[in-house]
Amino acid sequence: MGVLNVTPDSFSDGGRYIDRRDAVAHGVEMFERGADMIDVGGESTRPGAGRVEPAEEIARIVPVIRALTGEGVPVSVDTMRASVAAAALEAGASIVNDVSGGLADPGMAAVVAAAGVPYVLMHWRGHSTEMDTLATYDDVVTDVRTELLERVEAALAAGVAESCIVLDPGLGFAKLGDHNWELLQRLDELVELGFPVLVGASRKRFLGTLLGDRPPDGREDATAAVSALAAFNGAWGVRVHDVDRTLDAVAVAGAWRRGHG
Ligand SMILES: Nc1nc2ncc(COP(=O)(O)O)nc2c(=O)[nH]1
Repeated sequence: MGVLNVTPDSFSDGGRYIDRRDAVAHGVEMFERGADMIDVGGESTRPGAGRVEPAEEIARIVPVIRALTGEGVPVSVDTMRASVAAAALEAGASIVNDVSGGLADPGMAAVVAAAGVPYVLMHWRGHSTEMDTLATYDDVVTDVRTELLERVEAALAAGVAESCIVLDPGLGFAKLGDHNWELLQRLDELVELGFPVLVGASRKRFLGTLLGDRPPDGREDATAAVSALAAFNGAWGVRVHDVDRTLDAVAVAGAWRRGHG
């Protein structure tokens, strides 16, 4: 899953693709280089970020989604809002990636159910402005697993097909440093639930901390290492900014797992 943030303020690539032409060109390039889909988001979720008005979020992403799908590029829409997801689906998006797991907008699951598309439920506990205060767990892996299953039940109750559900531990969202490593160490406890698992570690702060406060653009090799290990441990997908490195890393993991090239 190639990341395409059409925002001025995302933590590692804010502003780089706010221009529609640049955004579409980057999305096409990632797809042509091997990304299976492009995740288009119009609202930054970095810690401390304020909300974007729905109309602005729609204005940012719908033209880009329409252009990408017009070029045959599969698109997931990264949004917490039902109205934005509906507009994105109408423009051709084929997956809804909801970082709030359906908590931010009670109307989201019904939109996804009606469209019959895959629904990524990420573990989340609150908006960016309050996230770090929410990072308290008895056992982060058990608690994330329990809370994700609650979101699964809510989605199923709203008519989302079980076969459409993808889970995501929400690395960096209401998680402090080692919470992220515990979730990766015990990824099998999510994978064993039987749903596809998406891992989004790309360029995130916990990688920088591990590497002695390395800045975001210096975290690509660490991101690729996470991609390889996530693939090796059964992840369905990884959400990354640098598609090339991750494709190589995942190819290595696959060959290692298979025992041949
Ligand atoms: N499913 C999913 N979606 C996400 N969207 C945004 C970000 C924040 O990272 P970005 O600012 O680099 O997009 N992380 C995730 C994630 O980990 N999982």
